Amino acid sequence: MHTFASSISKVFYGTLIHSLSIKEIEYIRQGLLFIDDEGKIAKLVKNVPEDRVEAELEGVDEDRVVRLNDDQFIIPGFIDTHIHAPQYTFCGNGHDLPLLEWLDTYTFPRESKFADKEYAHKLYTKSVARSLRNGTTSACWFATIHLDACKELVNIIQEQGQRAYVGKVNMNQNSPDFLIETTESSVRDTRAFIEYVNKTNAQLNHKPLITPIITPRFAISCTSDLLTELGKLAKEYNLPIQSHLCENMNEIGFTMSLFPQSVNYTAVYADHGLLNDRTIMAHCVHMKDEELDLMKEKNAGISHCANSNFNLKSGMADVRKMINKDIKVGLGTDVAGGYSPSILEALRASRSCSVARNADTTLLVTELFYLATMGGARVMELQDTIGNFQIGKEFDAILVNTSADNSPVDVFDHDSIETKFEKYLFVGDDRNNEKIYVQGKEVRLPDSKVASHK
Ligand SMILES: O=c1[nH]c(=O)c2nc[nH]c2[nH]1
Repeated sequence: MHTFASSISKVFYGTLIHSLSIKEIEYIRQGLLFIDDEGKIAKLVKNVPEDRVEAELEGVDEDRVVRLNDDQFIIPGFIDTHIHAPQYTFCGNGHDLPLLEWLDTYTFPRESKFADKEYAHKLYTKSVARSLRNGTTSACWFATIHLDACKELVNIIQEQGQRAYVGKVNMNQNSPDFLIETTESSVRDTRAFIEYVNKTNAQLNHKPLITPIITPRFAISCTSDLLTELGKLAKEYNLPIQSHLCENMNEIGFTMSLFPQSVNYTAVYADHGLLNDRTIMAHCVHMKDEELDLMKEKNAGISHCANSNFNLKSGMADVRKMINKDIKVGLGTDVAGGYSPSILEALRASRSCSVARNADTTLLVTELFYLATMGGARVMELQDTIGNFQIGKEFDAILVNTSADNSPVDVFDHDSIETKFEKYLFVGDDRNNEKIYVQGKEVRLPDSKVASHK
């Protein structure tokens, strides 16, 4: 007989913390969270005393119940709205140069190695595992121009169980000979990549977690013809779009010299059918007011990548202004412009960035946590699927333990759940991420030795 209890795959009992809005974090104490066999949140009961738990469980097997202790809590998984999978290979290096020189000197030579599928398999296994281990349950990945390596990345993400947008990068101008395509091959391979992901998804016995995303690297590396074709592909397949925007002053100047018909850099994408409610633009550091207004008008999202913006000396984005204009904003690690694949580090850099910009309008913990979870979900247009623990959403989450082995966080008797949570945000790391769930399933990370590559 199909009963409520028989449809439940897991129940968590303990503290749950999530964002209700950008202004409010909800701390649910003694919560009972029921996950169904499709990985969705079926029921949430708050303030259940110990002696009521049995009655509330309604016959769910005890082996499906996870009971948290006072140092543990569950939060929604982090959403990394901008990360480059091949660049993890030089994460932590190369911060001496600004963007355009950094691309030529470090990034393009390393990305060219992904022409080799075997190399891609080994390296991508490591990139994805590191991202997941840091609690990123959803990521917007840039791959490279290479079709076979892009397919490998999809296979690895599928195997490891992350939710993801994956983009085959497009580059047909202003790129080195060893990392460039023609317009025709770029469009052909992008179409082949989309078809590959769609075919892979059709074979699954669960709701797919991976979506192809149209990924012109940035306007500098794509001709107007190619941008137009990519806009058409996004429309034909109804796909999200990601790129870079207004990261660095030299980049902006070069872009405007290439696209003089457009009124500004943001308009370059709009003029090619690439700016809509499924677009994610990384950086947006040097935006004119009219560009922010265009983002708002099109309901496009911004990936704020403060760590990268500090490292590459790009500048400091005005996130307060974006929030005031009600533009969708999430956080991006932007590995390897950013030196860390952890959204916790992105959150900390975002706070520092806001303090350095204007000490009177700094981002608050409530806002930072929202950006790392619900904000990211909105940027990906997945706000009805993930981002918090609303009934009916899919359960993507981190079980945090502030007293885990080797925890960088120290808790004391005076700590409340609120202070433990805040310590995790500012002091914690992946050692505190005891378990990670995507679509209700615990993610099993591969042995890092297996994934390593010399
Ligand atoms: O931070 C960045 N990383 C990149 O790889 C890139 N490509 C274009 N613009 C970029 N910015």
